Amino acid sequence: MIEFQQVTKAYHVAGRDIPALHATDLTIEAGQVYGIIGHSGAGKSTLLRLINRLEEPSSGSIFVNGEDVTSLDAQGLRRLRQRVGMIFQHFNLLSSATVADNVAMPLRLAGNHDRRQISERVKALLARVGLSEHANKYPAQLSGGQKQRVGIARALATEPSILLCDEATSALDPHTTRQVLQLLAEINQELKLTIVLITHEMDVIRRVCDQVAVMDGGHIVEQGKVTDVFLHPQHPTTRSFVFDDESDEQQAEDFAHVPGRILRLTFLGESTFAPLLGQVARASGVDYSILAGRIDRIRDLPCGQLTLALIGGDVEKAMAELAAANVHVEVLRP
Ligand SMILES: Nc1ncnc2c1ncn2[C@@H]1O[C@H](COP(=O)(O)OP(=O)(O)OP(=O)(O)O)[C@@H](O)[C@H]1O
Repeated sequence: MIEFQQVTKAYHVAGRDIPALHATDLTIEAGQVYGIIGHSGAGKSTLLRLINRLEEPSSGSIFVNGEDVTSLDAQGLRRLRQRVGMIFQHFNLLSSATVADNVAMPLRLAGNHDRRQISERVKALLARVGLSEHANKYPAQLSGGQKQRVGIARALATEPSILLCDEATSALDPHTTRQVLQLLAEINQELKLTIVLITHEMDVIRRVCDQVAVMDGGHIVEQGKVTDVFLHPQHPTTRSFVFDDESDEQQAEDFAHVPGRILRLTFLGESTFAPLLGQVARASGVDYSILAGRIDRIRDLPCGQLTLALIGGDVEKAMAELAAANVHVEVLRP
């Protein structure tokens, strides 16, 4: 478990304090995949790097598995970094070392394994990330996705309980991004590893995270289960991520000429694929036109959102029937 209590961080630049994180409380339960999303400069990297003390907090306390890490000495810090692995946007591999040597590095530094143990562990890690055949290559001979797999194997070498991912897929194409996210999701399940990732893409959050915090201007402005935050975003920053920057005002303008009551329906799980609309329209006598829609998956859970205009018939009855079928109904225009 990771816990922030009133943590702040300001950087000192040219005699001035630049606040990067305002007083923040945060709890990340063990075994979760926890996503932190925000625009550039929101404070995501700062928050992430405070967990393994790559940054020093200006005030407040940070607990990792019950231990206050703000007061660790050099030896304590080394032990912390063995328990908290990290992967990076640009992989940060040693270009002069082979794939196997990159993965072995943290074990050699830890100093408590003999050569045979290191070689066996490296072999197992490379097999897990699908790189057994590339053990003797150098990073320059690998694709971006393969480099990140080496980064993941290296981060897992000391059997950490927490993995920090600093924009780990931002340098990868969409297909490779999905593969790396899939690997992270598998590792989370297999090793019961806590994963904290930062990103500026809602898609990354949707694919792998259980919980999400949205950051803006050094504050966490919204947090919760991904299903709740993704389907019912409250803060304008969150809404800009979920609705691809289309503002509520813009939507209202687009639909100004459409007659009827405008609703947004949210379907989760089974109801996503049920033939509900036709049934409800027949039972209540309403006509409907579809103004916008999307179907997604949040981790493995199907979900959908539809914006409809309802015209004529018994609109109240239609809304009641939808709600009775576990569809979340939001009135965008009465
Ligand atoms: N080493 C530093 N020295 C001075 N200011 C910094 C330093 N690192 C970050 N900052 C400032 O702190 C604020 C938060 O930066 P941070 O890198 O944590 O944001 P971010 O959300 O991770 O952004 P990005 O997505 O661009 O990496 C920004 O105003 C940034 O300019």
